[in-house]
Amino acid sequence: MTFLVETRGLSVRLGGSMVLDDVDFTIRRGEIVTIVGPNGSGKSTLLRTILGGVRPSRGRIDRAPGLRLGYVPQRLALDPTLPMTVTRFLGLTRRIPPRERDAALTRAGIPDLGGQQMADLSGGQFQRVLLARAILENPDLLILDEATAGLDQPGAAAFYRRLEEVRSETGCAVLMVSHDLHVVMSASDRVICLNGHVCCEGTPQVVAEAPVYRALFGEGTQGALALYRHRHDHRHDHGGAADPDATRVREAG
Ligand SMILES: Nc1ncnc2c1ncn2[C@@H]1O[C@H](COP(=O)(O)OP(=O)(O)OP(=O)(O)O)[C@@H](O)[C@H]1O
Repeated sequence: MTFLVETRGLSVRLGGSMVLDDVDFTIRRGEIVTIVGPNGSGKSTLLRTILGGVRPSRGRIDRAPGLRLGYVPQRLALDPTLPMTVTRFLGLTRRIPPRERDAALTRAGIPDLGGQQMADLSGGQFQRVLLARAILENPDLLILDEATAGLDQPGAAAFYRRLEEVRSETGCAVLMVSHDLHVVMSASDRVICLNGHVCCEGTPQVVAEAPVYRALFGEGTQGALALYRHRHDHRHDHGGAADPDATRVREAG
């Protein structure tokens, strides 16, 4: 099976309105895919459906057998008066062998933070801890819902670079929702522009130039794309990061 998750004709009705309508979506092993779209366009709903928390009203969703998912939420509310180290936080749901924990912290780019209090972490460090927690699941697919909200641009760019390194080191695929269009798009193998349905998809550059994308987001991200351009000068032998269809643009309006 080449895909990790595939939806066909996926529709989701919530509170009486059709939030997702006839969505065909595929993510393959080792790909970095970013979903962009205006507020309320169904991005989180698509992630929640893939995670299994929302039932499709119509259509189908297939997952590769034994698929392991890691999830990084946008934020997590912790009682700041509760003393809790990073190490303890990571071990809340199950006992983690110290070597595994240290490896996950290193992968997340925070090798020395195990003894730190959760309440004392910066926003960027906190998101790295959530990333470490997701990495501990040994995911085939890492799912992130606006994981860099609240980080400044260099912080967000550093977070995305780390994600690419995690992908290179482990071969996991990455699916994320983001509003940091200018920073994140170039870090992606493929971008999907969602507005209840898939408006267009393709490589970051192709989507940035697609008329439907421009109609939704305007022209303003063009120059900023250069801020963080993903240069691919190596092969990923662990999976199919390179998608031969990546330059295809589908425009459904
Ligand atoms: N449980 C629910 N019941 C009813 N309506 C819902 C529910 N969850 C989401 N919605 C509605 O579905 C639509 C899509 O929401 P969703 O959170 O998926 O959008 P989004 O693209 O992630 O938005 P944002 O960019 O603002 O985070 C919105 O109109 C929202 O109000």
